[in-house]
This record gives sequence, structure tokens and C-alpha cells, in this order.
Amino acid sequence: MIQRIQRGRSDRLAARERTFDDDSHSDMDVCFQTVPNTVAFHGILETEPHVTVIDGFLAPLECSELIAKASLQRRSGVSNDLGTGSESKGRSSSTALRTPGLVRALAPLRQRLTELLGVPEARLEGSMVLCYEVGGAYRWHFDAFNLSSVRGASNTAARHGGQRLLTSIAYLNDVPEGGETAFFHARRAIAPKAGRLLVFRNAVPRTAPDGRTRFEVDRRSLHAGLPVRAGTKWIVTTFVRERPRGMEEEP
Ligand SMILES: O=C(O)CCC(=O)C(=O)O
Ligand SMILES: [Fe+2]
Repeated sequence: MIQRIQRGRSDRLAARERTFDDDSHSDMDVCFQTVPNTVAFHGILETEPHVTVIDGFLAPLECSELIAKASLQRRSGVSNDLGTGSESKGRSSSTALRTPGLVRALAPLRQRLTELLGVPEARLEGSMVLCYEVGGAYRWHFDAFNLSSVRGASNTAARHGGQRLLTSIAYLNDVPEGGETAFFHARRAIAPKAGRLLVFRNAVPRTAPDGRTRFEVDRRSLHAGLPVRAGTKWIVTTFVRERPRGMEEEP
């Protein structure tokens, strides 16, 4: 596959990154026209050191079951497509309510994640099933908490469970056109494909003068869900935290 890259000047890039920090929207088409340059490696497709793609992580039946379970809520007429009503800023997708049925259907995926990543289930945030229609997208953003900002430092979620070290995205369907997950600095975009898992690192350890190590936002993880141009895109996003749920930082 051809990868067309349009490298911007570094000052423009820095300006853009500032814009992303400000939570504002940006032109998603700026640097990605097409998809990955991945290398097959024992079934694991490796891109950047901090971005890994694994195909066949979910079976086709598991994908269709998850879509069916999440779609049920759309039919039940809950507002805002699938339900929560809490669209995050810059994301034009809908998030399925975690009904008991959906939670059960998510269990095998979560179990496999704990095995793959070597973390206990308590370090996984609740998995979110997201659906994007044509035109749906997720602006450029970081998933890690910005702990150096006032808002980030006072973030209760971040204090309990700590930083979001990794993001995993399981793609539940093939998307005819668009919908790639794009990494700004790596100049790379991962195409949605049923059963594919994308894992990337969000944070890097920094040791402060007092000897304590904290995880800060990894600037290289700046990413977006590019606009879906045809069809629908279904994904499951699961963040991996630094510590088990509810566990506070040691004093
Ligand atoms: O839709 C995508 O490809 C990206 C989703 C994402 O970045 C997120 O859920 O945090
Ligand atoms: Fe994200």
C-alpha cells in the first residue's frame, strides 16, 4: 500500500501540537491519505516501537456479537444513538451503554488483553464500544492524563489507578473507506479491520529530583480517528492504567 506523507515544517508542527493541547479541533486530513506500512512478524504487525498491531485478536463471531449487542441499544431508542449522552469534545461517535449483556460479551476480549499485556483485570478501565457513522471522527488528542496541568493534577481518576499507560483499540469491522487511527508524529495510520487489535503507549516515565517516578504524556502518542467516509466503524477502546482501579498513589 502506498503511504503518502506530507511532512509539515517543524514550527508548524509545534504550533499544531499546542492547538491539540488546547483541545480544539483540527483538520484531520492534514497528513494522512492512506494506511499502514506494517511488517508481518509471526502474526504480529509491528509499526513504531510504541505502536503494535495484532490481527485476528478477536474472532469474526466475537466481533459480530459485540456489534449486535451494542446495536441493540440503538433500537431501544435511547437518546444520542447508543446511549450515554456524554459525547466527549471533538468526538463524533456514540458510546454504547455497558449493559450486563455487553459486559459479558466484552469479557473474553478483556481476559485476552490481560494475558497479552501481563496486567491484572483491575488495571483495565471499563471497555467502551464506540460507533462512528459516515463523517464521524475523533480529533487529534492524547489519551494520557496531563498531570502537569491543574486539571490533570486534580483529576480524581488519575489519582486512583494512576496514569493511562496504554490504549488498546479492537476493531470490530472492516470500514470501506476512512476511519483509520492516525498517529501524527509517526506519520502512520492503522486501518480498521475486523478482529484487529491496536495497542500503543501513551505515557513515559520521568523521575523527579525527589526520586519519584511519574508517567507523563508521551507526545509521540498524539492520535486521531480519521473521518469515516463510507460505512460504519465499530471499535472497543480499553485503557490500561498504572495501578489497579481505585488504588491511590503511595504518600
Ligand atoms: O477511533 C479511533 O480510531 C481512535 C479512538 C481513540 O482514540 C480513543 O477512543 O481514545
Ligand atoms: Fe484516543
